[in-house]
Amino acid sequence: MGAGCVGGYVGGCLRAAGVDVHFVGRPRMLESWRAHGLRLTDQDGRDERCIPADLRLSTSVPDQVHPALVLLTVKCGATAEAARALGATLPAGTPVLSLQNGLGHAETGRREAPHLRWLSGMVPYNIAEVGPGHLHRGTSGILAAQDDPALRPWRPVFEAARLALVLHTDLLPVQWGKLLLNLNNPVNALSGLPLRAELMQRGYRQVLAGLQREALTALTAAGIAPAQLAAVAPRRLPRLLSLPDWIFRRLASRMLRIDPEARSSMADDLAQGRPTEVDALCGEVVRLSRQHGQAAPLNERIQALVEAWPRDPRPLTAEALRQRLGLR
Ligand SMILES: NC(=O)C1=CN([C@@H]2O[C@H](COP(=O)(O)OP(=O)(O)OC[C@H]3O[C@@H](n4cnc5c(N)ncnc54)[C@H](OP(=O)(O)O)[C@@H]3O)[C@@H](O)[C@H]2O)C=CC1
Ligand SMILES: CC(C)(CO)C(=O)C(=O)O
Repeated sequence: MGAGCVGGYVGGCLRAAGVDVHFVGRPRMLESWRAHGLRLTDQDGRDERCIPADLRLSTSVPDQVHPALVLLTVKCGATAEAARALGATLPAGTPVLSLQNGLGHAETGRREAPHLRWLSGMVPYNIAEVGPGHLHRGTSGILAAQDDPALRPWRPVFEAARLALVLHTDLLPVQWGKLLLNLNNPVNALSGLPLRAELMQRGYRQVLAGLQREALTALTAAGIAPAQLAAVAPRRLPRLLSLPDWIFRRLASRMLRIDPEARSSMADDLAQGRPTEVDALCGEVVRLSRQHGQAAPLNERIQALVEAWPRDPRPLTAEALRQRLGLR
């Protein structure tokens, strides 16, 4: 549900492994896949294709299909609408696994369609459409989801599609661990640069470190220990990011194993004037901070900057971004 980068990649890998997958998405995307099929590649040599005749593509939730599992892969702002569309069509108890960034999507879904079984998941890697119907995974990591009897039978199916899936008793620390990394999304989007080029510049990394410090302070106050998803423990990330470029490059080689063209999922949204997910990322830090009587001014300011960003402006250099955020 939400046939885009994540939905097309995860759904496409499952389809290529023989799973019966229905993609629900917008006409623009589906027409391209109908013409070109799907090509799925990754950093580790995957190169698979689904020919157009192999793809079931719909612009609305098909009412004759009773899926054993739904993957929810719309952007955060579209969750409620997608949940209502699923709720209007699917039988009670259908498991819906959110593979979105941010927190609270399962709760939103439950509010809109309480008869479905809402579950939370996490996609650690970057997926981009690098050509018509060509979806590429440009970083690495392992899919995660909350442990639930509805998901256990799917683990071997995902494994067979070379999509390792780990189930966690408590996914919240994993979601926060991911959110800490996603605080780079607005920085990346405002930089106008691919992820790797942006992370090679200390000025941008210092902004990210500042955003993460605020989040870590709020997490400590909330008693949440974020899971480690990068090469170093979450609490050591800001210091690592703040190091001079030459040391960072040496120490963070694993973190920098990013395809040169990969960009954050927010980059296109910002560039094309679409709503971004900044409220689901920085806004979440601001809300957690406030709940614990603290402030998160950098997260507030970058959220305001992204939300007021005009279409097609010049990207910000690291120095300009630091200035706009009041960092000297
Ligand atoms: N791309 C990435 O590298 C990663 C993304 N994520 C997260 O995964 C989620 C999905 O991201 P991504 O795949 O990049 O997003 P995309 O924008 O590529 O895909 C989402 C698609 O869903 C469509 N859509 C929205 N509402 C509906 C609806 N009601 N019915 C059918 N289709 C709908 C959108 O169309 P339209 O735009 O017209 O609304 C869009 O084509 C986000 O939360 C993102 O943060 C997580 C990890 C990595
Ligand atoms: C994988 C990562 C952290 C960066 O690309 C991401 O989640 C995104 O782009 O939204």
